[in-house]
Amino acid sequence: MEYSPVRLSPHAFWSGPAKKKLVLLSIMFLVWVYMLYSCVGSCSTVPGLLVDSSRARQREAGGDLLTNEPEPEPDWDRDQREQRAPEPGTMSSFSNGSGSKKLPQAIIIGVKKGGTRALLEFLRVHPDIRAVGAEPHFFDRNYENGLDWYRDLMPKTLEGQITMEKTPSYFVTREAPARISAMSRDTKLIVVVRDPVTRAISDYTQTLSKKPDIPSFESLTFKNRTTGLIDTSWSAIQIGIYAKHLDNWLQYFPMEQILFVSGERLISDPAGELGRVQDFLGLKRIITDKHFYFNQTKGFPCLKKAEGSSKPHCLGKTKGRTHPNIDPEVVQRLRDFYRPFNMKFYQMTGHHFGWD
Ligand SMILES: Nc1ncnc2c1ncn2[C@@H]1O[C@H](COP(=O)(O)OS(=O)(=O)O)[C@@H](OP(=O)(O)O)[C@H]1O
Repeated sequence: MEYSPVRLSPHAFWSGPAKKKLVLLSIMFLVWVYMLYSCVGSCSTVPGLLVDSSRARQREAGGDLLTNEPEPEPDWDRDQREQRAPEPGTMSSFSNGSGSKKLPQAIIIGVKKGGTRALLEFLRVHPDIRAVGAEPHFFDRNYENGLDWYRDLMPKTLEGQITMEKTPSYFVTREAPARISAMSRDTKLIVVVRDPVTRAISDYTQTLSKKPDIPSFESLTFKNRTTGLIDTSWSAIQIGIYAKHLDNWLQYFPMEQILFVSGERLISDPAGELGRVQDFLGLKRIITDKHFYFNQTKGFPCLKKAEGSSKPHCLGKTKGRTHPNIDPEVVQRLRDFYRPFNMKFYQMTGHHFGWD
């Protein structure tokens, strides 16, 4: 007679090999359900989703955090990268499911067009640094939202990790030093400075890219071209008077709490400048020259592996724009204008930046 399970009595069924199979299947099903459940739980901590939710918050908060003011710098490369699940081996720098949001202990406060984005992107490679990508503009434009709002923008950090943000307009905001000091007198401040003449041209180039009809750099530079009087009320000129702005910060912070990074050296020797920054932040020198390569097409140093990725990463196309040619006489006039302020700045910081 042929073997047929149908013919087996219920007792024979529950005590035979079929029982073993059923138990095994049930266990497998339970394991599968458990794995599915854990995946749903952990997926909510994938940074891409966090970025999206913080973006939603930013939109609710008025929208200007979406743009990377002063430059609406979308940094699309990063956005796309962060919306993907982290690649294997990169979880540690991304594992922000645990920990808590803290107010920043260190802030890149300036200067606009100094190289602040490059510095922040490079610093984010460090496992002990967690930074918010967009510029919060808390101490200039969003102060009335309060510290809880500001803290909520920050990524979660674990014990020993440093929370950071960058908003280059703080350096020239009169109220910023008092406000940051009121948050914490221990906040470490970082200023990326760049030759004020090149910085002014870079600033102008950015505006020109958005408003192609603006007057020429030369005509905006002077109050009166014939007398050669410089228009110091033009923000592109005003921002570069570093000594004046620094005076304001020194009313609230000792010099030892402010680190000046050379925007020029950040390009020619990124690892060297990053070494100084890591020392200043009290961190192990983890970011070294092994992290960088010079990208010939971009004309700038780029990361061999950006945070959360195993792929090389250069900054977006709003960084490293081609500047228009400026009348050399005007450039010279600006050099003469800035010289005394630069000298004062070198004296104050004890650092010769070599802009003359
Ligand atoms: N590695 C790397 N890649 C690309 N660009 C780099 C880099 N390091 C420094 N820079 C210089 O950064 C300048 C932009 O400065 P910021 O990021 O501070 O600009 S902003 O204030 O946030 O708009 C930008 O100015 P422009 O060259 O005038 O575009 C760059 O010269």
